[in-house]
Amino acid sequence: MAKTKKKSGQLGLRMGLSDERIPKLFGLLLIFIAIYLTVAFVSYLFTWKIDQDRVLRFSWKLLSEDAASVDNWLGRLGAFLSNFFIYFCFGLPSFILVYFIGRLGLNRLRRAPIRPMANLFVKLMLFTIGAAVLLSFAFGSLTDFPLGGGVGDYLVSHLSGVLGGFGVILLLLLLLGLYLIFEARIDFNGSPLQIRNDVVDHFSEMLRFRGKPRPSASSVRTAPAAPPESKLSAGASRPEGGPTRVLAPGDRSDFEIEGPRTLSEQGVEQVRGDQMEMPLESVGDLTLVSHDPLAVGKDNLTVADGDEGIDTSLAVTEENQNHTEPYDPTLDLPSYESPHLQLLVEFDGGKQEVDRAELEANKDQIIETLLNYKIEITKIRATIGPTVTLYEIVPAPGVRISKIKNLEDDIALSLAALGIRIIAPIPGRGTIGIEVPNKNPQMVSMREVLESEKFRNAKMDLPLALGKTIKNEVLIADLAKMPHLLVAGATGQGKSVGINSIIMSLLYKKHPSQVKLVMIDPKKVELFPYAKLESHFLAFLPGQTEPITTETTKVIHILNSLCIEMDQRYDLLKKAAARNIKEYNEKFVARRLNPEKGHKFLPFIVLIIDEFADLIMTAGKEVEMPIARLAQLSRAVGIHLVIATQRPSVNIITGVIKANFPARIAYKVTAKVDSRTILDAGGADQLIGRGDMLLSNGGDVVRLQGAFVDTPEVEEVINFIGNQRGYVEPYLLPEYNTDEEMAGSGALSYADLDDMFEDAARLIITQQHGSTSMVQRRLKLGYNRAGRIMDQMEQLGIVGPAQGSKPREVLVYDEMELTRFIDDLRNRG
Ligand SMILES: Nc1ncnc2c1ncn2[C@@H]1O[C@H](COP(=O)(O)OP(=O)(O)OP(=O)(O)O)[C@@H](O)[C@H]1O
Repeated sequence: MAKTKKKSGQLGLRMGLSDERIPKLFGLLLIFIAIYLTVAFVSYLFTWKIDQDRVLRFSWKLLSEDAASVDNWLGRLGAFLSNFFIYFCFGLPSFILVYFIGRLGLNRLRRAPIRPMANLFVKLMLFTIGAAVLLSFAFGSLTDFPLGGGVGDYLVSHLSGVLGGFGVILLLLLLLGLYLIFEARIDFNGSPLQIRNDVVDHFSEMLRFRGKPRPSASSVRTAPAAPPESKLSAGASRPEGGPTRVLAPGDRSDFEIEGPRTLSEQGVEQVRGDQMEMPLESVGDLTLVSHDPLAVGKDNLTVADGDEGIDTSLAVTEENQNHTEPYDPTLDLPSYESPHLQLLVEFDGGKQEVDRAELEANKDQIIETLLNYKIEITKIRATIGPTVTLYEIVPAPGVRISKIKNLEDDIALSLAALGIRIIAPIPGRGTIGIEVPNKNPQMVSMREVLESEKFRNAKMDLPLALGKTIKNEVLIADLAKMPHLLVAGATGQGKSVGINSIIMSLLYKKHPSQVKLVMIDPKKVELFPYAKLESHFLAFLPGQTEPITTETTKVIHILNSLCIEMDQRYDLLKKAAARNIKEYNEKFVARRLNPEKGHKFLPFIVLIIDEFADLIMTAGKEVEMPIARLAQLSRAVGIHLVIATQRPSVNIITGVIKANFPARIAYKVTAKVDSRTILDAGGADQLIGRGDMLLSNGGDVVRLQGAFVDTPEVEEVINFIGNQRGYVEPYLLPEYNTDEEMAGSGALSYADLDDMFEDAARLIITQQHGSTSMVQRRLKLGYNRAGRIMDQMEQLGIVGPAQGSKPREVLVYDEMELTRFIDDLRNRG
């Protein structure tokens, strides 16, 4: 019993000081007072003469004097209060104060910011006094009614004594002029009619309650009202010409809210947003295309240039006549089944609600803050994203965006919430964006982005489902076009989850024959579960026991091996007269390239380095240089890099790395300088963590909520793939031996080579015929010398081992490769 009592007390009556119902109660009380005073004042207009004697005689004792009856509709209190305000204080302008009390009541009821009310109070007080003086001065002598009240009469009698009657008029005009210049900021350049309209607009705006704007005289005349949809629509920019209404805190008319989720205004209003249009032109998969589109030759690539000895007829001549069907690389592993979505957890994120009161409060705070900096705005629109809401505002004409940009830090400080980011201007829009975190952020699950139509229909080479934009649009980026990705952010902000979501996207979309992953994980803990994919999706060095590379020396091997792979792929492309991997594979699929001549279907290779800071710290240039070389050149041959670090400092993300990674993802960082290091711009320091990120691609910055995939889900997917039959032979990268290893194993140096070595090698390669007798004959060498040269070629991997009477296999395809080979040897000394 006692328990029940306590419970009902908690639910119904107990209110702490921070209880949100207190301001509402206060608001209601003020509204009641305003209504009471209005009725009392109106009654005073009719009953003042009858009541005044009694009120003046009894003064405040009137309230307790039962015998004294009054005619005021609201009794003795009504008579007393109305006499006090109208007779003793401000006369008719007392109604202005009642208006203020009513508006304050509404403000409290809606729990809007209180500060603008103080501003309004000062203005209205000045007006009340000014109007009282004006009424007393102009009409005081015409009637007994206290038009300007005691204050008006007192000031007029004193002022006219000092300034004279005409002086009082001039003083009033001066005060009005000062107000119009400093507060209303009327532009006196316009026609008298326009000035009048602006003044009318200003005052009607100031006195307006929240709600639909009253059509002002000028707006009716100058422009037909725009349909609601056109207000700040996607392409809206700053209004041109015509008087514009500046918003004040509490205005709701020009506040558009857009979002896919159900909004609730404290249980009163339910709004469901429509499917959204794209907000920022820069958002979307297609615009993530690299700003540096591949142009062979432009990238200093030595391919597809007729002058360099390409036999363009080769592809035709080599047509494989035995097959009429196109080549299908997936048939190498025909039973392979892509992972299904049920392996991932289905989060029920769609039902989360955003409180409309939260939106209104943020909006009012923004308007108020900007007004404090004398920045007026005419429209505001909220777009609710998964974790943040974007308030897109249109500044009033004449407000320079640079001013807002300069005040960015101050404004962010005034708004004071964690994670405010200001985008001034939103590129291509002329509007300003202010992103404010939602109180209840919504998780974006990996499953929902992979399930999305956009991902399922994506026809990209390497589609990455990164997350959702502020518009709740799934963002799919093509790594092949980025063409490399740098991922950075402080520890614990979502980087590892992000890397997993990148890998998951590829595993869900691609067949093992189409993409190979080279994984480097110096921390040893992040990527190790993927080792299970070694005979499906991984590529590594021959003889490597662990398919995921963790040791720095091995990393150097892998990177250099990838450089060799890149060179070999360029050679293949060149032989096939293909400009890039796509063209090459198309030719191969169309069976226009002969596998017996070394041609093969080329899978994309994605190199993933989770934490390259340690590598750069320990190996420096040895790591940085091959990464830079790959990043510069590997795009055309389908090798792409994703490198991540939690140490976004300039000695890790060096100029060389940055120059070659136009696409970057920044998770939350602790300092603005880190954000600059990653993105060349601030902003990442304002993120809120947990997968909140900025994606920058050559200048465009898009804020995303990263897709979340948990470790158990990742393991499920890995097991699903890993338990299937894989390739008999994993995808092996070319061997790479460092100088020391070569020297240690007694490898040849350039000085050891026979003087005729180069000529002999060139001959063998141009003829693609590894015969010692041919070298002997054509170069006029003795048998022993020719044999020694042949052995040297074998040692260097130019020809295969002797095969009895048959010529040796030639392992180098063309002279260019040979030149590079010999140059390398010469450089090593
Ligand atoms: N996209 C996301 N959505 C929701 N929560 C996330 C998301 N990404 C990360 N988180 C939360 O943040 C935590 C840390 O993420 P994560 O491990 O990816 O950070 P990290 O930057 O890789 O940290 P470290 O550098 O220490 O490995 C996760 O355990 C998860 O709770």
